[in-house]
Parts: sequence; structure tokens; C-alpha cells
Amino acid sequence: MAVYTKVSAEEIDQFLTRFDAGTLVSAKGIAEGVENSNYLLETTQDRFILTLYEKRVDPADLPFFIAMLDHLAEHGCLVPPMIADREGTKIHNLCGRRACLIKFLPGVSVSHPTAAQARATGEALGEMHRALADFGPERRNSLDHDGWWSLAEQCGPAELDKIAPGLAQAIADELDHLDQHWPHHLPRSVIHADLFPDNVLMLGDRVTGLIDFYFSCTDIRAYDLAVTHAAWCFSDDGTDFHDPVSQALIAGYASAFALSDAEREALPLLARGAALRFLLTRAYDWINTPADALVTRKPPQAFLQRLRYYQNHPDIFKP
Ligand SMILES: Nc1ncnc2c1ncn2[C@@H]1O[C@H](COP(=O)(O)OP(=O)(O)O)[C@@H](O)[C@H]1O
Ligand SMILES: N[C@@H](CCOP(=O)(O)O)C(=O)O
Repeated sequence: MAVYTKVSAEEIDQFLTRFDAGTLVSAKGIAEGVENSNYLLETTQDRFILTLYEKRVDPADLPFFIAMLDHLAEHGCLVPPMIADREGTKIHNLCGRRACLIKFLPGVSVSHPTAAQARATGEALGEMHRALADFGPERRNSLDHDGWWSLAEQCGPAELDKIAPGLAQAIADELDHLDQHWPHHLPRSVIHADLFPDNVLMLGDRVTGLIDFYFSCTDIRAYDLAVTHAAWCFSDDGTDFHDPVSQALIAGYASAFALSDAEREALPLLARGAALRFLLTRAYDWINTPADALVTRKPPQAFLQRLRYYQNHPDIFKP
């Protein structure tokens, strides 16, 4: 459920008068998503997404996201830019929230990715990285390898062990390992940092849109591929690894953007970091979100399973 702020049809109608976007025909709250309130609007001209930013997106970061999406769209990437009103303004206030009118992209998110879909996604990620090579603005990753220690502390050992016995120690050991071996020397860039299947729109085997850039930040570029790998190459619960999907994702990426030997060699470690990052944020949300809240909590164990798999199978990234 992701409509935290209710906006009436009259308020949306009034909001649309600022744009050359037609008049409202229908407005429906979108159930998917967890961070923001999203509406699908149909007007006499087109379809749009109306997003109201809830507390997880800092309004100060919106200009960065807008600049990044404009840059990607100008470079031919299938991303949804924010639409300017007649005065050129893209960030608005609506019902006490910052709000943007966003280009609608067709497509659906896949739940069980095939190798062909993973290949297309890898390629789209590589093309995005190519387009971002000359993008100047930067944004710090608050969920980077330094931030993981603090997340683990905020969760607390007793609560972590309730999720899985011995989890607090397993996380501390992994953090120590990553501290010693993290490949700080690898090339950095602005990255998506959350390219899960629900953030890729597809029609058949074709990518029609990359969405949800609100974790985008500056970090090790190959870490983005590792995040995408952790998200795409396992069953939902993390118990089954899908090798053909993994091979296809990496081949698709490498076909669009060169993966250096150093980056390829670092993938096992970067993937461990990616699995730990989502294990920690899911554990934090699991501990701090009431079980009856509107948001469905995502199970942390699914990323503990992935972490264990990456720890035990460092060879899966070998060509
Ligand atoms: N530009 C877009 N075009 C089409 N659908 C979109 C677009 N942006 C978001 N959506 C739909 O809204 C849902 C939630 O969007 P998302 O950005 O993932 O939300 P959140 O930031 O709250 O997680 C997506 O799963 C998708 O169905
Ligand atoms: N992808 C993350 C959660 C972030 O949710 P999103 O809907 O904004 O992608 C996870 O699965 O833990």
C-alpha cells in the first residue's frame, strides 16, 4: 500500500491547471511502492504519475534526482523525467508534501525474471552507467559501507537475534570482513542503487522503463551491478540461485559498458556488500515497523540467504 497522503480529485484538477497537460479524466492511487504516495492520472492529453514525497525522501535531494533523470532522458535512457509547469517549475507543494508530475512509462515489473529479461536489464543498467559517465552532480550514499555499521547498531543485537539466532554476530563478522577487503579503489559514479525487478518496467523481454531513483547516489559503479545481481538472480526467499539469470545479467551489462578485470574480480565482495545492505535495511524496517502498519515489511531472511550464498560461492561471477 503506498498512498499515505490522500489527494482529492478537485485538488488534482486544480494542480493540473499549472501545466499544459490536459484536464483530469481519472486518478487512481497506486498500491505498489513503499516510499512515497503515487497516483496514476489520466487526462484529456496523456497519462502521468503524480508523486507526493513522504518522509523518506529529503526535499533537498529532489533537484539532484531531477537533474539525473533529465540527463539520462537526454542521453536516450528510458527513465521518467519530472514535468515542468508553464513557469518551468518541477517541484510543487500539494497537501503539505513536495509533489512532482512525472512522465508515465508503459510496462510491468516481472516477478520471476527470465534470463532474457535479466540480459535486457543488465544492458539497460550498462547504458545508464555510460550515460552517467559525464554527469557532474554528486550525492552521498548514506547507506554505504560506512553507514552499515551504524544501521547494525541501531537494530541492536537482541532484536537482530530475534530475526535469526546468531544474526548479530554474523553481521559483525561480515562487516569486519568487508572493512578489510572493500575495493575503495574501483571507479565511482552516480548509480541507481536499488534496481530491483519492481523498479524495471518491461514488455515481454524488452525494458520499457527504469524507475524509482530515490536511492541514487555516488558510489562504486560495479556495486550497482552487484545490487542488481542480488535482487534479480535468486528466488524471492533467497534459497535458490538462478545461474542462467546471473550469467545473462552480467553479459547484458558487459555488452553495454565495459567491466574491467578489477571490477569483475571484486564482484563476489561487492555482492556480499549488496546482500548485507538490504539485509540491514530490511532488518531495521522489520524491527521498527509495527506488524499492522500500512506498509508490508519485506523479510530480511531473504537477504541473509543471499549473503550466505555469496560467502560460500565466490566463483559464480567467473565467466
Ligand atoms: N513513471 C512511471 N510510469 C509508470 N508507472 C510508474 C512510474 N513511476 C511509478 N510507477 C508505478 O508506481 C509504483 C510505485 O513507484 P515507486 O517509484 O517504486 O514507488 P516508491 O518510491 O514508493 O517505492 C511502481 O511499481 C509502478 O507500478
Ligand atoms: N528494494 C528494497 C526496498 C526499497 O523499496 P522500493 O519499492 O523503493 O524499491 C528491498 O527490497 O529491500
